[in-house]
Amino acid sequence: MGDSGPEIRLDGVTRRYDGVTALDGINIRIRAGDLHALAGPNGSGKSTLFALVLGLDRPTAGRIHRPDGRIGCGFQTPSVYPGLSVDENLGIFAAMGDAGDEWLATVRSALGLDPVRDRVAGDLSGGYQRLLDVALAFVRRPRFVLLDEPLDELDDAARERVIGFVADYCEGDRTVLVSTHHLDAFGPSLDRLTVLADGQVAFDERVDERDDHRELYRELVA
Ligand SMILES: Nc1ncnc2c1ncn2[C@@H]1O[C@H](COP(=O)(O)OP(=O)(O)OP(=O)(O)O)[C@@H](O)[C@H]1O
Repeated sequence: MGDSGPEIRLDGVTRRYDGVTALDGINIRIRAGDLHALAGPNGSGKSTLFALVLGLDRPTAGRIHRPDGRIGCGFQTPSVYPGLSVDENLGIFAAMGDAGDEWLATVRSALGLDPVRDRVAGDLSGGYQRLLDVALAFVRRPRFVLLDEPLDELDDAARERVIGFVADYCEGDRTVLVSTHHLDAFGPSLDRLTVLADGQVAFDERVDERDDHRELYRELVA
């Protein structure tokens, strides 16, 4: 772990729970500079894969190679410090890295959090809590970011802000793996799409804006 170049690599990764094989011999690479979507029906293994990549869980078999350095993450259920303000949340996470105040302000503004910067996080609407959770994933400017359903609870304008921000972030060598049921929303910006079905890789290829991701997905998991 932490022993490979700038990519995350899963080699033959299996995760079994009692009686359930959540992931079954997965081989995928998450390459530097890609906006990489992970899709699949409910229960196909996406969250399990995230937990393994983040080191929150261990595979039953296989290996996960992570690059050196921190991996940012946004969770399926937003996890913020509810008693602290938006700025205090951002400041605490920023202080764990060295990306600086200017970058913090860029993230806050790009994600539309300026109007609520002094509000207590626990009092925010679901959408703003989601935006804050996404901001916390980026505020240290990590090389790799994993986002689990970042568009949930967001209105159309906020969705566009998140998608635009994530797409810009991936210009250069920054990398985002996003688990989402909203392939059509991310579609034009995607570099790679991996689809899981029943814990196995059903599709794993480079894509571009010409591809109809939703149609492709429908064919795969129909
Ligand atoms: N802690 C656990 N104990 C037992 N089974 C689990 C556990 N976590 C996940 N599973 C099972 O593993 C399989 C994959 O679950 P996972 O949550 O990774 O899917 P998912 O693709 O993220 O689903 P969703 O889109 O609904 O979030 C499911 O059958 C699930 O019930």
